[in-house]
Amino acid sequence: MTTRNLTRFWEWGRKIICVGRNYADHAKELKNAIPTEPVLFLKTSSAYLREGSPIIVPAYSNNLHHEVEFGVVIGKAGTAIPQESAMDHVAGYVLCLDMTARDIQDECKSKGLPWTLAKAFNTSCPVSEFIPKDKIPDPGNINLWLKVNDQMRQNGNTSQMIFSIPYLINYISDFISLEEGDLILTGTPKGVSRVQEHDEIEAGIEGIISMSFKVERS
Ligand SMILES: CC(=O)CC(=O)C(=O)O
Ligand SMILES: [Mg+2]
Repeated sequence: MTTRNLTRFWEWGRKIICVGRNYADHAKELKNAIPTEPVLFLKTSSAYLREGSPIIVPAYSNNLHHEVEFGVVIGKAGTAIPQESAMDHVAGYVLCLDMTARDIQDECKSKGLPWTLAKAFNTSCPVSEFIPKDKIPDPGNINLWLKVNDQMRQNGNTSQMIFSIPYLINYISDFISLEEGDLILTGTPKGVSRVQEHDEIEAGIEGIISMSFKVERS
């Protein structure tokens, strides 16, 4: 695999591993307990979406939420990766949206069911261009923001994450081996809210990248 191919990692069809409740202010806004270990769930590779195509509100949801997240792209496979060498397994980064059918997620939570239809539907993982690792020397201190129709809704810093990127790579790879082209979504800061048909979502990593997506109904 060449680095050039990895810049289109979304075409590889590898795992998308998501971390939930990794920002205390977001856990609080949804009235969730602050986790003592990472909360993990998965998206499928059919969830990927690139700029130029719209986010589709699933027909079964009336409450689609945006969650802006920092994504870590794995460049070197590993199992039980120590925290000390975790960053050697990172090829680069990407800005992501973890689109969430909040009404379905709430229903699943109350019934004790998995979140798959709330989190892993087609178009639920819009991503930016691939950002090579050297463009972000300190991924533990970057600003993420998100606007809907030009109104700021989310504005957070990765320094607010409960579990750091090396901690997450170590934790995840103890149970799920990481492969080149896998993506880790590291959780969202506070400010999640509903989007509807015709809305425009714009999101960015301050000073590095931005992206925008229209919302449509199926
Ligand atoms: C409650 C959630 O949807 C968890 C999540 O995805 C997060 O980023 O936090
Ligand atoms: Mg999320």
